[in-house]
Amino acid sequence: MSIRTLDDLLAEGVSGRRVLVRADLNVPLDKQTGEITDDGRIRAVLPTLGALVEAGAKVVVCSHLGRPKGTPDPQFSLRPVAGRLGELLGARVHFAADTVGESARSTVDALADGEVALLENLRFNAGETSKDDAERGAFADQLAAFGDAFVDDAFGAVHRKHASVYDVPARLPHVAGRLVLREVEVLSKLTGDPARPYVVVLGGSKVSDKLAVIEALLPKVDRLLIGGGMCFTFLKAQGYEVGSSLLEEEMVETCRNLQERSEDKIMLPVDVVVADAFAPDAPHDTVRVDGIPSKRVGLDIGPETVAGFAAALKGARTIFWNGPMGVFEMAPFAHGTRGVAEAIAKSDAFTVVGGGDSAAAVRVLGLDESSFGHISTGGGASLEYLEGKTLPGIAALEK
Ligand SMILES: Nc1ncnc2c1ncn2[C@@H]1O[C@H](COP(=O)(O)OP(=O)(O)O)[C@@H](O)[C@H]1O
Ligand SMILES: O=C(OP(=O)(O)O)[C@H](O)COP(=O)(O)O
Repeated sequence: MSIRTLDDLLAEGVSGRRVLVRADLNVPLDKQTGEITDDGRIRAVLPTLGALVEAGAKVVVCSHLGRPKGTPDPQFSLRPVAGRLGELLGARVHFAADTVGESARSTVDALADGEVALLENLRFNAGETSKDDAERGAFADQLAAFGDAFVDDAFGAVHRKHASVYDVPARLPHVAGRLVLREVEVLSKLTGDPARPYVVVLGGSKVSDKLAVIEALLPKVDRLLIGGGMCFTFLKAQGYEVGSSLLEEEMVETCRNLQERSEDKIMLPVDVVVADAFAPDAPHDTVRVDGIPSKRVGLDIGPETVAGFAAALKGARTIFWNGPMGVFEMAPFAHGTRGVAEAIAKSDAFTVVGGGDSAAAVRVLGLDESSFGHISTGGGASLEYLEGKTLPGIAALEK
């Protein structure tokens, strides 16, 4: 990578300069209480933020949280993240109640050297994710006005061609932060010639995002194990009924084609846990995949599937895992994720876990983080990196 780094910026001196930092503070929140259930992504950006604070910069942090639709939505406010970031940094974090409006302007203007501001959710603005270059550019102009230099440390979002990721670096002197550099350094070990067998485990809920990646990854891997919300579109393509489970109807044909061309590399669940509702106390049972009742929803892979996946993982020498195997946030549906995570942790392979929720699952389920080779903050980002694609956020830093 011919990219300037945070150390280059620090060497120039940042004292008294405003440094705009794009972070990925998209942390999981408890649906009932709104509390942060895992702060791993906040911790991951501390080395960069700490270094800038230490060097006396005026640090302006921006991030997205969840997928609001381009307009303010209180359930996706970054305010709780500001509090947690302040605790972890050991300094007050000034929170701006908007992203580029009056509150943001006055918060940034009032920053003293070595102080930190966090702007409200970038995705409260339609310009952030717009496909229209001019609309994205106009929003990027407003954001860039808050910095004399830009640091991208949002590894989890480098695969997004969004204003704060792709267009801001074109407007400011820019460098990669410590997290982005570390992630790229570790993941690059999987793009060259990974030790074989190379097994990829995919799950989670961002089905259509990840189907595109499967196509590109299939020729590179020896085995692809599919669980989580992901598996039902594949099961449907195999002719099974999936009840009210997560399903991307328009991708069924794509899944059928993928499976036909996969040379038996794709391994699907043979049993799943189905519930009466998407709720922790819903009555539930384990059924074979050919017996999913029409009114029930699949929320986890079953024990026989876990055993099959564990057997496939046993001899692997490289493993990449993204996406929980079930709705692990609810205890009755966490067994599949735990079982697969334990099998990965036990293996002798070089193991990488990627994704906000997958990394959170490792910690929330109390697994030993040190039994994994690398825990990446990016799921979609690391998958697309493994595809060998040039990611928009990295390409923008290279320019
Ligand atoms: N069978 C399922 N049905 C619905 N959601 C699921 C299912 N299995 C897993 N999930 C959900 O997927 C979410 C994580 O998906 P995703 O964002 O793709 O993973 P990551 O953040 O690790 O990249 C979790 O919140 C989990 O509850
Ligand atoms: O959570 C994220 O990605 P991940 O679930 O693939 O790890 C990133 O914050 C990117 O979020 P997005 O997929 O809504 O663009």
